[in-house]
Amino acid sequence: MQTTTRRQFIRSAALTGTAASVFPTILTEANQSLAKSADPKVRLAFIGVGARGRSHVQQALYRDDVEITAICDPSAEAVSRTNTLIEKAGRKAPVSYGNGDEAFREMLKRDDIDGVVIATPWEWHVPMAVATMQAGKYAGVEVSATVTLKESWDLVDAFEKTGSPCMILENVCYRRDVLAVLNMIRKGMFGEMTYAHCGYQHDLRGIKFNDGKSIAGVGAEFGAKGYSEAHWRTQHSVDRNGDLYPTHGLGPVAHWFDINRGNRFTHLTSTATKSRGLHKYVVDKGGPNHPNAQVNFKLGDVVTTVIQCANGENIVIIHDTNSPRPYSLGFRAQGTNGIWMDDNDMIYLEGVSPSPHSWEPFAQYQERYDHPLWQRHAQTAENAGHGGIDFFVLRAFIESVKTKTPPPIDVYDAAVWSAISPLSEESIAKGSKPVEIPDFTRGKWKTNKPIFGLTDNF
Ligand SMILES: NC(=O)c1ccc[n+]([C@@H]2O[C@H](COP(=O)([O-])OP(=O)(O)OC[C@H]3O[C@@H](n4cnc5c(N)ncnc54)[C@H](O)[C@@H]3O)[C@@H](O)[C@H]2O)c1
Repeated sequence: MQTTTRRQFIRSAALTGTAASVFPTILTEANQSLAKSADPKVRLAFIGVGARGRSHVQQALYRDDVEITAICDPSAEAVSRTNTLIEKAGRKAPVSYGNGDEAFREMLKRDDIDGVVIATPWEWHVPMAVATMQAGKYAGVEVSATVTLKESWDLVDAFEKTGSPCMILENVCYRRDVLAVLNMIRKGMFGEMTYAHCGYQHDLRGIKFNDGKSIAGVGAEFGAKGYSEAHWRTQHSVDRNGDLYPTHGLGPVAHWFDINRGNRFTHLTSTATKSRGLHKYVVDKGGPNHPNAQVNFKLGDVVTTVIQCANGENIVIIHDTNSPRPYSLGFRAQGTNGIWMDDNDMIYLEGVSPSPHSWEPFAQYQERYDHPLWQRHAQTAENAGHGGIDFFVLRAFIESVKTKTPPPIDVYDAAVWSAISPLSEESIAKGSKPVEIPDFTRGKWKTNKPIFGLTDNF
């Protein structure tokens, strides 16, 4: 009886506070400098205007405060499709750069660019982000930001030398449910956090292979004969065995656990299954005599990584892109008081949920703890990709460029989240041995305070 009364009380308290009272409005440096900002227009350039780059361009075109001054891509088709978008929006044509892979360096000499959105193949991210920072401009770099450990250090060093910020454009950090969970974690509703599960569980076979003309799920080509990501991404599955795409899962979890801001990743272990899915797909699509049926794909079908954090939490990340399966990032947040799971969207909070040992739907918590960003901008975000999160991530980058303030997801996040890829490769190569995760903040994690999701703008 006593338990029931307590449960009812806590449940009613948990479900009656408004989200506005949950999130105090923190008057940020960003807000203050926005007030001072003389020129409200942000001048953006884009390096890489393939599938992802064009979706960022489209988002930018919805905003009156953005001018697209230059674009750079060696693909004439990509440039032409981007210019069509810009023309349709009634905007001035940007200057195009496309003369080879290094044309971005010429573009970066322009003095009418404040920020640069980089959406190129992974191996180009760091050279482009470093050159952008060296040119004194804000860099917004797609995921994953880096491929090697050295590249993660290069990114951090470039920022520390130039003072030009670099934001990893991790859109999943803005997913509505993971932001509501972040809100609940910060209110202590899960108790002390102990564990998270996440991953990139996405059947990419139809992206890794195509017929060289479109991403319509037809064909077994990749590399020189592949279109869009099949042109470059698939080669990583040939050459590497590790978690090749950790940041969609890890970004939100890093915010839940205050990584780089009071906590940090210390070490990891990784294990990979055998590699079967990509070979089978090539044979199914192209027959056993297709030349790609001879390719030896190094990437295991499912790669499992376990990260240990300084404050004692564990994070399991799954990379699962080679098998038939419905999409799921497989989030799970767990603490001493309860647990939320993305799959089936269920929650259980001890003393709050109506029945012990029983799940309840997350929907009413989602509504109650909806993040103020979503409350304010849900309608505007409606037309943006990936359920609206693409709107928020680009907005955060633009607001940070506009207000000349640090982005909410910074170069240290970019460095350590992305470094999980090479470190997982190292662990697998050593028979799943533990591998140290460097402290890219060089000790600043001990005093840095959380900023993500705590300001009006970001
Ligand atoms: N956050 C997300 O949800 C999300 C979704 C899709 C892709 N991405 C990321 O976006 C990036 C791009 O992916 P995509 O799907 O657009 O691939 P894509 O192959 O469709 O486009 C890449 C573009 O980069 C161009 N490019 C290649 N080398 C270049 C160079 N040296 N200079 C300028 N341009 C160059 C290519 O010509 C192409 O147009 C990748 O990092 C990918 O992981 C993120």
